[in-house]
Amino acid sequence: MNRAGQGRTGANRGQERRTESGHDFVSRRNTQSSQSNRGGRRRTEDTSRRNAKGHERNRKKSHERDFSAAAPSARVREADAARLVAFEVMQAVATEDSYANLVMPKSIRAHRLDHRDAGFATELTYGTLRNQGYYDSIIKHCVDRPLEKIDQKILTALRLGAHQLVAMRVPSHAALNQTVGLARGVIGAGPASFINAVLRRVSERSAEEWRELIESEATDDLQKMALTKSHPVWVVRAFRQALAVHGHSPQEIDELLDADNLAPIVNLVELPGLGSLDEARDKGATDGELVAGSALYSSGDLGRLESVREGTVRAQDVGSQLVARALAEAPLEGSDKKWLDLCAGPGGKAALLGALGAQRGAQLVANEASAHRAKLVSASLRPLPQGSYTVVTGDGRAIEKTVAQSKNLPAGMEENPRFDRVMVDVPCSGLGALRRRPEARWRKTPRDIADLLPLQKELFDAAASVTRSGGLIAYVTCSPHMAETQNIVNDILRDGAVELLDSGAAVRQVALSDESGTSVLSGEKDPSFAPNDKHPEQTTAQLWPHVHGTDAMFFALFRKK
Ligand SMILES: C[S@@+](CC[C@H](N)C(=O)[O-])C[C@H]1O[C@@H](n2cnc3c(N)ncnc32)[C@H](O)[C@@H]1O
Repeated sequence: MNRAGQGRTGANRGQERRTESGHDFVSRRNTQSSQSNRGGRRRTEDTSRRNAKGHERNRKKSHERDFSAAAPSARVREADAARLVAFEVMQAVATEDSYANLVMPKSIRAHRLDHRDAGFATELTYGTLRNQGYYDSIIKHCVDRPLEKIDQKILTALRLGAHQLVAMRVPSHAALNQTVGLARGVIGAGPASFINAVLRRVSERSAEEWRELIESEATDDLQKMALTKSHPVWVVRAFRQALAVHGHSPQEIDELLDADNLAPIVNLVELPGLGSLDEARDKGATDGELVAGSALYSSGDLGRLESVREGTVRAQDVGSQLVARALAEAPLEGSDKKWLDLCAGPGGKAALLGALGAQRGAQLVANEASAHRAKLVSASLRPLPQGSYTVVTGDGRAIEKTVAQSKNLPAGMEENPRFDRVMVDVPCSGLGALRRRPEARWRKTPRDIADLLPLQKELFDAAASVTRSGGLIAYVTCSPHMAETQNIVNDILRDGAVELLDSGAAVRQVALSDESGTSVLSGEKDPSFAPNDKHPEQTTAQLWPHVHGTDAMFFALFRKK
C-alpha cells in the first residue's frame, strides 16, 4: 500500500520544498510590475494565493490568514539554505564591513545552492540591502523600541522578512514561516516569536498602504524621496545637485534613484587582441550598445565561460570600459610608450588599458597601495603578453620613488620615467556604483567624502608629477558627488600645471556610432558638460545609470603643460 509521500521523485520533492519555501518568486518592488501593482491593494482586494506556477488561488484576507495556525510540531524550525545565505551575507555586511558582492558567491558555494536558489538568495539579499532604509521605516511602525535597541541579528531577519512581504511575490505564509524558521534556527526561539509578531504586523498592510503611510510622514519632498526610494537624504541632495551641475534637470532624480535600485545586467568586455566574446554570445550574451567589445550577459554563472576563467573576457561595467578606452584613444602628440595606472586595484581598467597598450607596443605600470589588491591586479593582468606590464605596490603619492626602486620595470623605463598616458582612478565614496554595491549608501557618510578629498587631489598631483610635458592624465571617480568630481577638477586647474581637455569628446569618440555615423553618446546621452564659458571646449564627462545604463562614472582628461 502506498502511504502518503511515498513514491515521490527527487524532482517532486525539490518542487515541493521550493513551494513551501516560496522560492518561486518575482521581485515586485522597483520593477515595471511594481509600478503597475501600485494601484492594486494586495491585502484588501486580492483574496487569492499563488501556487508554484505563480497562479493565484483562494487567497485569504490578512485577518483570515493562519500564519501561526500550524501546530508547533509542523512549524519550520530551520533556515532554508537560500535564506540562510541571505542572512549570512547581510550579517557580514552589517557587522564586518564586508562587501555583499564579494561574500555572496562564497556563501552560495558553501551552501551549494542550485541556480534557482542562488537567484532567490541574491534577489533577497540585494533587494533587502537596497531598500534597507525603507524597510526600517516600516519596521519602526511595528516595534515598541528604537531600532538601535534591537539586536543586529534580529534586525537582519526583520529586514529580510519585510523585503519578502513588501517587495517579492513570495506568498506571505512562506515569507513569514520561513523567516521565523530561519530565526529559530540561527537566533533562538525567543527572538523568533518576537520576529513572528513584528512580521505579522508588517503583513497587515499592503505594499501600497505602506508606501502611502511612509510618504505621508515625510516633512518635505527631499525626505519623501529619500524614504520611498531608500537613499539617505544627503545622497539624494548631492545627486540632485550633480544632475543640475552636469546640465540635467534636477527632476531626473526620480529616475536616477530608481535606476540605482535595479540590479544591473552583467557587462562583459573582451580584452582587445586577447579575448573573444564569441563563447559568451553562444551562451546567450548580446552585444553591448555603447562600446565595442562589450556584451550583456544574463545567463547565470560566469564561471562556466572558459574565456572568463582564463581572464581574457571579464565582467566590467561599461562606464569603466568607456573611460579606460577614452584615455587610451585620446589624441596624443609625441612618444606613446609608457602608461601608468596609479590606483589599479583590483585591476579592471588596468587589464583593458594594458591590452590596448600592448597592441600598440606600449607598456603599463600598474600601481596599487594595498598588497592584497596588488595581487588581484597581477591576476587580472596575467593574460597580457609578458613584458608588457609591471605591477608595483606603494602609496600612489610616492609613485616617483616606487618606480625608481622597482627592480622589474619594463625595459627602457628604468631611468627617470615620465609617462605618456596616466589613469588616476581615485579611491572614492563609490556612490556611483550603488546598483552593484547597494550597502554603500548606508555605510558612507559626508564625513567619509571629506576625508577622501585631500588624498584624491594629492594622487592627481603625484600623477601629474610623473607625466611628461604634453602627456595625458585621466582623473576618474565612480561617484557623481560634486566634492569628488567638479570641485577637485577646479582645484587641479587652479594649480595651473595641467589644462582640461574636451573629456566629453574623448568619451564620445570611443562609443559606438549609429547608422549615420553619429556617436550613440550624443544628444540626450551626451555625457559632457562645459563648466567654463570662456573655454566651452574644456569639458568633464559624467555618465549616469538612468541615462547610460552604466555606473555614475566621472571622467576628466587633462594635458600636462
Ligand atoms: C577606485 S579603486 C580603483 C579601481 C581600478 N582602477 C579598477 O578599475 O579595477 C581605487 C584603488 O585605489 C587604491 N588606493 C587607495 N589609496 C591609495 C593610495 N594612496 N595610492 C594608490 N592606491 C590607493 C585602493 O586600494 C583601490 O584599489
